[in-house]
Amino acid sequence: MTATVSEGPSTSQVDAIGLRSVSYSYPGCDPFIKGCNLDLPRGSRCLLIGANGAGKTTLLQIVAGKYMVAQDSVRVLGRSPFYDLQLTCSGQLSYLGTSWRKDVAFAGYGVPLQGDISAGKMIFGVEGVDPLRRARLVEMLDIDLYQRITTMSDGQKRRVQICMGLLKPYEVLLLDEITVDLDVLGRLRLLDFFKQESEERGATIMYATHIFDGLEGWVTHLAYMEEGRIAKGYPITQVQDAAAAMNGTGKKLLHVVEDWLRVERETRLTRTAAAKAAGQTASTETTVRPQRTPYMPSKHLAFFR
Ligand SMILES: Nc1ncnc2c1ncn2[C@@H]1O[C@H](COP(=O)(O)OP(=O)(O)OP(=O)(O)O)[C@@H](O)[C@H]1O
Repeated sequence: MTATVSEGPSTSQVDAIGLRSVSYSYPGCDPFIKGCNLDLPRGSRCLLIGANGAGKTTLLQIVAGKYMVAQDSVRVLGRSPFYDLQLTCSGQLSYLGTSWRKDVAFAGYGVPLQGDISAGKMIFGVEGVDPLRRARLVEMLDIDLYQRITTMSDGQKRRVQICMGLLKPYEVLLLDEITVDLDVLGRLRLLDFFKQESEERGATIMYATHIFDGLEGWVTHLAYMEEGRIAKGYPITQVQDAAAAMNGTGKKLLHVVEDWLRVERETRLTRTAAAKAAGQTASTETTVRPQRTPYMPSKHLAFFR
């Protein structure tokens, strides 16, 4: 299913993210990501949703260039993220996930990740950063530059991780539920910042989350994943119930997605029960049970002879 069909692509007009029949198998496993299609224009803010295990993290990591897939199947700014390392090294493509050590290292910033250093030392260790942007991020995320990382709470560490990931003005940002540790105000301020970035600079955001607070009015596109596939992928205006949620005339987005998850779960349970029943019928019809030989201890054998 395709979210938006690009019209007359030229180098400058090329979509921010283009997925074409993306498939991926973890080593030694059957294909898990199957035939995913999605087009996200520049400046879009796409919510990636689905049940636990649906494949959101895997898909985001594929788009981030962490897994090898067919070269033409994933395009970010018209380039292939796995093969074109410059995309991430330049900061044009940024990925923020749950593992802060890996993400900061992956961004190639070369700042020390171990030892008892302060937030300021980490943040100011990144070279080639616009000082105004850095100051804005530190202020927006309420970071105490003098506090040592080892003394920080999970949420405070998360703020430093987010700051590091946003220092360079990305063009495409992939977020894998990074707001879980943030307090309500911190999360809303961050969402506002992302919205501003996409409206002012045309930055594109793909955000996997299970938390829907504050997303009405924020989302421009939805991608709903089901067992490794993008089952629904549209501009929000094309999803009637979701669009109503966005303009406040219908159910809240949370309840729209809750309905989808409920239907998916019921369908899966029905399918599993049917497969189980079919399996049982097949096994009773086709299995020829071997005749049992009655147990006969050897000392009694003589009695029967
Ligand atoms: N390294 C791995 N090797 C094999 N299978 C994996 C690996 N990592 C994830 N999986 C499997 O891939 C499937 C999708 O996992 P993924 O983390 O992408 O789901 P998700 O939608 O992000 O889930 P959640 O909402 O719980 O974070 C799961 O069934 C998971 O067990």
